[in-house]
Amino acid sequence: MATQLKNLSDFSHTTVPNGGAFKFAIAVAEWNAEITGSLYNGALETLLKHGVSADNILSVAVPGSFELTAAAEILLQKHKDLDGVICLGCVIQGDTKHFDFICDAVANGITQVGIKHAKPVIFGVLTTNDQQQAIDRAGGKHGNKGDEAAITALKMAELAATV
Ligand SMILES: Nc1c(NC[C@H](O)[C@H](O)[C@H](O)CO)[nH]c(=O)[nH]c1=O
Ligand SMILES: CC(=O)[C@@H](O)COP(=O)(O)O
Repeated sequence: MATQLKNLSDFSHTTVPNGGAFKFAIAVAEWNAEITGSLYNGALETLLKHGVSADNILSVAVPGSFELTAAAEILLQKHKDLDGVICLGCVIQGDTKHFDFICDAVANGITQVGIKHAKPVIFGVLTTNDQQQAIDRAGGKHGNKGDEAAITALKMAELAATV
C-alpha cells in the first residue's frame, strides 16, 4: 500500500509490544536536518510511549544517510546489549544520480548489518522526489516515518526475544 493511502503513525490496527526490557540505538543523518529531526522526535517519543526507558535509548548523529550503515555496524559491535538500531535519514532527489547510489547503498547496507548481527536494523529513511514529500512523511499529512520505524523496532525485537 502506498504511503499516501495510509498513515505512518496509525498503529491502532495492530498490537505493539511493551519495550520495557529492550535497549535501542537511534542513528540520525544530519542531511536535511529539519526533516530528520522530526523523524527522530517521532521515533524517540514512540519508543518512550511504549515503555522503553530513556536510559535504554542511545542516540548518535552521522553526516548523511550513506553513513547510517557504518553507524549501525559500529553500534552493534561496541554495544552487544542492543536489541536493535533505528536508522533515520532523508534522501531527496537532486539533479544527478547521487540519490540512487545513496538509497541503494543504505538500504542494502543496513540489511546486511542486520543479518550479520541477527538483530533488527530498521530502515527509517525517507527517499523522496522533493521536499514536500519529505515534510508530508515527517509529521505531516501522511504521519511520521520515525513513528513507523520505532514500532517496527519494537515488533522485531519482540520477535527476536520470543521466537
Ligand atoms: N544528498 C543527500 C545526502 N548526501 C550525503 C551522503 O549521505 C554522504 O554523507 C556523502 O555522500 C559522504 O559520504 N545525504 C542524505 O542523507 N540526504 C541527501 O539528500
Ligand atoms: C541525494 C543527493 O545526494 C542529492 O540531494 C545531491 O544533489 P545533486 O544530485 O543535485 O548533486
